[in-house]
Amino acid sequence: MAQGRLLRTMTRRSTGRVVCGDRVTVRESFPGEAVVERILPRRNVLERTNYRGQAKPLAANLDLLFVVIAPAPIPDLHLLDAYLVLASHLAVKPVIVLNKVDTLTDTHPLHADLALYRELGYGMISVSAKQAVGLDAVGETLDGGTAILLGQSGVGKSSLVNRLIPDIDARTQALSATSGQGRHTTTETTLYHVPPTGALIDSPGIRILRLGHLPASEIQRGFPEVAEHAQGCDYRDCRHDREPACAVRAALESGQIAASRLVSFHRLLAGSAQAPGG
Ligand SMILES: Nc1nc2c(ncn2[C@@H]2O[C@H](COP(=O)(O)OP(=O)(O)OP(=O)(O)O)[C@@H](O)[C@H]2O)c(=O)[nH]1
Ligand SMILES: [Zn+2]
Repeated sequence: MAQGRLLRTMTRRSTGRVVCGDRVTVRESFPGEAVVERILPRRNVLERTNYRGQAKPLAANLDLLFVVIAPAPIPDLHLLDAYLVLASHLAVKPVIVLNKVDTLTDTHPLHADLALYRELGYGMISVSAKQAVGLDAVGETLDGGTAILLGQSGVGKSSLVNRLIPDIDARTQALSATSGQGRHTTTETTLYHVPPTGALIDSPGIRILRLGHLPASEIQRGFPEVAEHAQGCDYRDCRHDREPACAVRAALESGQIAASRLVSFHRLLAGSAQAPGG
């Protein structure tokens, strides 16, 4: 797309699998048709673990992770924590996009939850795809970069895409990279261009996250408040469970770490292989 043209491409098996966000070099064989010669080195790659535990690339060269939440469906904060761990692992900045603010009442429990994440330093944008509120802020945050939309089913990811890419042509010209060989698949990842240089990736394939392939040290890095207090634990590989002289549990008891976050941490740790120090 360097020249702003859309080409139908073929990729040799030996070239590897091209995913959304990849930069490639191509050789045009016929007008409008090209062969992918090379996938350029990826700055980062988001992988999905399949049911066999194998990591498969899904999207590459991301600048931002937009984690979409909403008052309804009931927010799954454990999933939010998992997405934040993923962002930390990829070294990609996460931004929490609170959608459906048109339905957010003053007394909604989500206010307290969001205060916690704000305190932890995560960026937040309030939007309503329905009422077209806050869309400029999303565009400004994207700032010409590439973001992937993550979030539970029903939080309004597709609605946001439709609002941010109102040009029907841009939507129908979206670049799709299938996760399998075939074109007709339900786990299709789609990259939408956001003029002039931005891009939004929507991927049904990563709405369910398995972080089992991450070492415990990576999971801990994704909980900055746990990582910070862990420096004071007696054991370098402390799991902050029943170990003596655990500074993380002390921080929990003194209210410096939220119980919900430590529960999330332990749940993610239970699915991973190594200890934090390892
Ligand atoms: N009130 C309100 N409803 C919204 C808003 N954005 C989306 N919705 C509604 O929420 C429902 C789900 O929206 P979708 O865009 O399909 O959600 P999604 O996240 O793409 O869902 P999946 O494709 O299942 O992952 C639809 O009924 C939308 O009309 C909003 O800002 N306010
Ligand atoms: Zn500890």
